Amino acid sequence: MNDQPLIAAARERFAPWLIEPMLRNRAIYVKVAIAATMINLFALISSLFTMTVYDRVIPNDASSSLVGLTIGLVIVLIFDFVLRLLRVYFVDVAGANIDHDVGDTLFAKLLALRLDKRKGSTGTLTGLMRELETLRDFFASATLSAIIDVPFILITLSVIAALGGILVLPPLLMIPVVVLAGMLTNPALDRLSAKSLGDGLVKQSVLIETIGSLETVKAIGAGPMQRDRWRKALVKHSHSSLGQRLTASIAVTVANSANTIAYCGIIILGVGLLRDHVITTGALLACSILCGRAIAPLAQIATLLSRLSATRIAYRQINTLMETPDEGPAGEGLMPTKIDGRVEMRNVAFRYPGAPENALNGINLSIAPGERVGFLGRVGSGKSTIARLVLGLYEPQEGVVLIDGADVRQYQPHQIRSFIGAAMQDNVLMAGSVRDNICLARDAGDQDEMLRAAEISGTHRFMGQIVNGYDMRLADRGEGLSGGQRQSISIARALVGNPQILLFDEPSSAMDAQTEADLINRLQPEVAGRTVLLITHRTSLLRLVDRVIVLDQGKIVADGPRDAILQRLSGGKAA
Ligand SMILES: Nc1ncnc2c1ncn2[C@@H]1O[C@H](COP(=O)(O)OP(=O)(O)OP(=O)(O)O)[C@@H](O)[C@H]1O
Repeated sequence: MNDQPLIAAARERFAPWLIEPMLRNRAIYVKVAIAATMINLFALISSLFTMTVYDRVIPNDASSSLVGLTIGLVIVLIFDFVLRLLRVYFVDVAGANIDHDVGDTLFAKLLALRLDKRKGSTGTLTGLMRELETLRDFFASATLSAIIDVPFILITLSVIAALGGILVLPPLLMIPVVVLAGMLTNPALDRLSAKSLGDGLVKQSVLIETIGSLETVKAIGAGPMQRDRWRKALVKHSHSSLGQRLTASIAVTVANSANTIAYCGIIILGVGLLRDHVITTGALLACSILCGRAIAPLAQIATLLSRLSATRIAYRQINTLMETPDEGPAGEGLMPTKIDGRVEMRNVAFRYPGAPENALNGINLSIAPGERVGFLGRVGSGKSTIARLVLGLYEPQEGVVLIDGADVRQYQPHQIRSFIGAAMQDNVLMAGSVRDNICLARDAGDQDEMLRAAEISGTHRFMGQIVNGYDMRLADRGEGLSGGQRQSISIARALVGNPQILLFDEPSSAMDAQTEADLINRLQPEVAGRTVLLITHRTSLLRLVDRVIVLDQGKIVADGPRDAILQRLSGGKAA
């Protein structure tokens, strides 16, 4: 997998994975809109209060009116305070709901992703998942409610015009300046947001790769190389995000300056009008307060636009992932409750995405239910690829892979895989207890079944003797166990629940000769009657099979009874 960030699709429409959670929260957004409207009305009221105090109360020394007005204003201010709190609360709740729903859908998508359509490295995909936070921050930001404030700009300007006449001119003239600044910087902001996100994903990629293989990085002395990659990624990302932040700040700064200029303009014009007795002191004060209210939403909108830009880029990236095809059939698919275990390949040719050559070519094979077949062949001859195709992890470009006579693509992937016990070459264990790792989510994962599988695989020999053995917590990827122990647990995982097909890829490569011989003895009665595909370089393991298929450069070069094939091989004719 390369380090390229996912290529942004240029589509702009809202996809169901986002619009549906938003619609589910529409009641909350209505409450936010009501709260924002009330807050705007209260702002008008408090400026009119100031005018009344200056024009009526102070000249007439009417302290009783002042008390009444003050009580009224305190009530308004309390409401305003509560409504502001509620607005933040509602927006946060909606943001958290959307974050939860979208996060859940996105993870399900990740699990259903067709491996051959997957773009980007592990780090890139991890970074992409983190972009959910950008979406959440947008939907959970109080700035979002600034949209409600925009219509109030007109109302506020009308009130200024009514109170101060030409005093409306300074804010009115400043509004196009702020809008223009936003419009001019937005395309650059879009570009810089995309660049910053791409650079961030590359940085994430280096980080994840290094953390995931810290032991190897140290052991092989790859530290300086990784550090160099990290530094370059760091410089690129900090450079692009600095550009993004600076560009975003232009529109916000213009809005703030416009606010100050409009305020000064009102005061300068207002002093002249005051002198000519065209307006009252109270009206001038009210207009100067309202001027801030007219321009402030624009500053917020400028901030919102900069967030919107980053959100749009994150949305497009996530949407590209969401539009990647899922594995499995388009409809309901086949969900058998049991299978016989017949495995066939007809004229199968397969090439990994981006690979220069086919990994498999013209593969024809038929494995009867209960037949046990060993796969031999040189490194890179295509053995593991056969296992991946049987599991339906990849689809062949030509030909068909069948289980019980039906194309693997017709089955629901999780259903068909529940009949296949697979111990793959890189036997990755999950963080969690040994018990969790053996049973996973299989229905048959009860205690007796787990112990039976652990006994056969040899896991019980080392776990049975440790206090808390099966409840021992493993770190990420099963760290804390030896390679052979991890292999043993992954064999137990494959055996649990008695799946009809067993698929072992180098199951004993990390085991010593004695442990392997014991394993073979215990596996022999276990595999009887089940379809077994056993990939190995070790001839000792072939005791478990009756038939051997030899692969070379993606083609079958020998297929027949075990002993006959082994005899041919020892004569040096193949592999
Ligand atoms: N994820 C992948 N992407 C691209 N090419 C791959 C991928 N996995 C394997 N290949 C290529 O496909 C070919 C067959 O690989 P495969 O893993 O099936 O070999 P193998 O016979 O199992 O080898 P080994 O004995 O080393 O496990 C190889 O040339 C390999 O380079």
